[in-house]
Amino acid sequence: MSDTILETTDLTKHYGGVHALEGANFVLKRGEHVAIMGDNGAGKSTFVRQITGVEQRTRGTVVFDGEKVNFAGPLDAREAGIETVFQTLALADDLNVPDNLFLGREKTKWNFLGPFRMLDYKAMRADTIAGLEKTGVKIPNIKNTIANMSGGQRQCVAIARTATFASKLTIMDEPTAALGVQETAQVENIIRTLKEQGESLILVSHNMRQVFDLVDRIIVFRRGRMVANLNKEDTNGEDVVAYITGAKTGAEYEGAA
Ligand SMILES: Nc1ncnc2c1ncn2[C@@H]1O[C@H](COP(=O)(O)OP(=O)(O)OP(=O)(O)O)[C@@H](O)[C@H]1O
Repeated sequence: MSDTILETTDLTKHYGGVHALEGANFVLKRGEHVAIMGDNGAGKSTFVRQITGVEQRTRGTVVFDGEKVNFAGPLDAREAGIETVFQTLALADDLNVPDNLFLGREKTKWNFLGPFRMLDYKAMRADTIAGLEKTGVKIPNIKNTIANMSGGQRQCVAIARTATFASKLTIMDEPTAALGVQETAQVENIIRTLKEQGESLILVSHNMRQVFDLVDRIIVFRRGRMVANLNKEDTNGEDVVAYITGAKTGAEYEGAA
């Protein structure tokens, strides 16, 4: 088994004349936590959308867990083992926690009365509790609907999907942007737990403190291009900001223009 979980080569997305993502060569090792930083409009979310099958890329290749992939949609990516947590939560308000976690991939069992399958609520509840425990997420009652939960609790539920489905890669696109201080701390604790458990992670974030706290490596995007690939130990906040603003050009980085 290769120690690389994800590799993109020349990953590119144009929206008509807008070159949102241009020639991204990116490698993520198993168990590695990498941050993606960059100014508004730099191409961070576009990069994530090409990997998770939300959109179809203009060109380039994506190799995930040793196989070339071209996901038709986000559910395909989830089935392959990529869990994505967005800033705006993709949870259904009127469903409870297990129903949300298993939405679109419900567990079923044979009905003992006839030759058809029915939803296996018991198994889904048990898996949900195990997933929450594994990530250290505390939800008072998993039968409550999501509508009654705080933003932080909702985000924790979304992250717990990672553990419930034993995903191979978690991608978080600004997971704490809409959260308060305490809630942010709670989500950051879960991210630390994922690191201890050897989960691979891509974290899109504008928060410098958070990035230096949580990840091993920092990638900077600027105007659709990857302009820096920095080991946390070899860099600092000032340096990263210089790449974000373009004060440093990143010409020394092979993926850069
Ligand atoms: N569907 C779309 N159609 C046209 N242009 C788009 C579309 N999505 C993104 N863009 C453009 O692509 C560029 C990159 O956008 P993207 O959302 O990836 O940036 P970002 O780095 O994630 O920014 P932010 O930090 O604000 O979320 C921007 O110029 C944006 O306007």
